[in-house]
Amino acid sequence: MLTIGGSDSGGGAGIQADIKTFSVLGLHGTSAITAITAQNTLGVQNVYALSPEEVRAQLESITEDFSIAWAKTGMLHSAQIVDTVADHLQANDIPLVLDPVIEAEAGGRLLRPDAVSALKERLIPLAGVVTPNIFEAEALSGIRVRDMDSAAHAARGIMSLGAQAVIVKGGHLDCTDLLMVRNKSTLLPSERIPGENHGIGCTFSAALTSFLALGCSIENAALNAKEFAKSALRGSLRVGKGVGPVNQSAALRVEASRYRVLCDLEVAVDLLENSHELFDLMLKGGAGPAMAIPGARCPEDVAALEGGLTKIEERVCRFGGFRFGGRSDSASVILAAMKIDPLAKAAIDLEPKALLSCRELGLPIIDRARLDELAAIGQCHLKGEEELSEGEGSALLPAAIWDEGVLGKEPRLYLLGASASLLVELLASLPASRAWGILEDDSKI
Ligand SMILES: Cc1ncc(COP(=O)(O)O)c(N)n1
Repeated sequence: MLTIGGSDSGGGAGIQADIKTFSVLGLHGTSAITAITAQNTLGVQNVYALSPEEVRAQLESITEDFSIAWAKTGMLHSAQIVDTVADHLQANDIPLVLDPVIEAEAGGRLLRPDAVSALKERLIPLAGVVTPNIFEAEALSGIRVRDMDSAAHAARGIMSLGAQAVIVKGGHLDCTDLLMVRNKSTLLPSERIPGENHGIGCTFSAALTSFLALGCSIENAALNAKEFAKSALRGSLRVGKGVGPVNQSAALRVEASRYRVLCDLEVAVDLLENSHELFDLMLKGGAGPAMAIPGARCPEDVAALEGGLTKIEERVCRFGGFRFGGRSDSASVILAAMKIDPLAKAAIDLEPKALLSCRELGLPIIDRARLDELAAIGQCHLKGEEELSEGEGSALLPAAIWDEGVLGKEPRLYLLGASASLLVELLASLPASRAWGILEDDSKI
């Protein structure tokens, strides 16, 4: 992979964002720097352009040694650099994603006004895909972009300059992107993701370039790049005093946390299967422990046993393997609890008799319906992943959720915990005398 663009001293955008993206997606990134920006999360303080010769020398060193699958351009600074880059890409027949960077999100001009026409005349005709935001689409097409109709109009204008495809990014509208290939336009809608967004445009175009290099169609590359950019936005880090940079490695961290969840569940179920003391507390035909990744938002982020736990003779036995995305009740309890307290990532369903022991331990017991009410008004996940898994104490844990059941679903108690294995430890600490006893007086509930 090759990125041709500016260096961002703050490490959020430009070639720094591009190389991090290539690397997370398993590709080797090379770079030809066009300008050095003195930049941070507050804005661009200064720009020091390299000469066209210095840019050409980097490009020649790269193509002499590496076979470049795809290139992308970002900040090109001047008409002379645009010409140098166009000459080199054309001579070496390198497919191109052109991110027509004109201004930094936090303010600061990155392309000289006279270089816009060089971009249109020299580089757009070489581009496989051009990825303007609405302001860049306006500058390239001369069409005001305020909605999807005008975005399509502008995209057609950019296509008429010779680009094979255009993606007008709708982050400054309702987050719907417009993809135009030949004469066909496709809308790629998205929810708005809260997060700091310095470097999102660079990250999107670098991911798009990567997915094209990996062999995706333009439609799939665009969809995958959008998901990648969204996860980088969700995982953005609060560093610096201004607009924090997006976090390209967030996608990897999410995948790694899925593995950690499976390992923790394995430990927990193993303990349950081998513990005769806990047998009485386990619900007959219950779901067993379930656990979510940090920042979980949907059932696909929660893992549990496919067939739950069953009692056979004097033993608890698992049924099936662990799976993310089961729609167990435990998963919905966890997702609701995490809206109140992001640390409440695990739950296990127990026999109603566990209620007395929980009371004796002094655990707060929340009614299931109340949990859902609290979740509806609860705190949202606005923090980065790092803060979710570490940091301040828990707002909810340890706690139990009482579910009185409905016809066909027996009453049960959910114990909530930070992890499945910690839950089993908590279970083992419940006062045994009460836990083992039969709950005689229902009115105590
Ligand atoms: C060197 C360089 N290249 C590109 C951008 C655009 O990124 P953003 O729009 O997120 O500021 C930037 N700020 N700096």
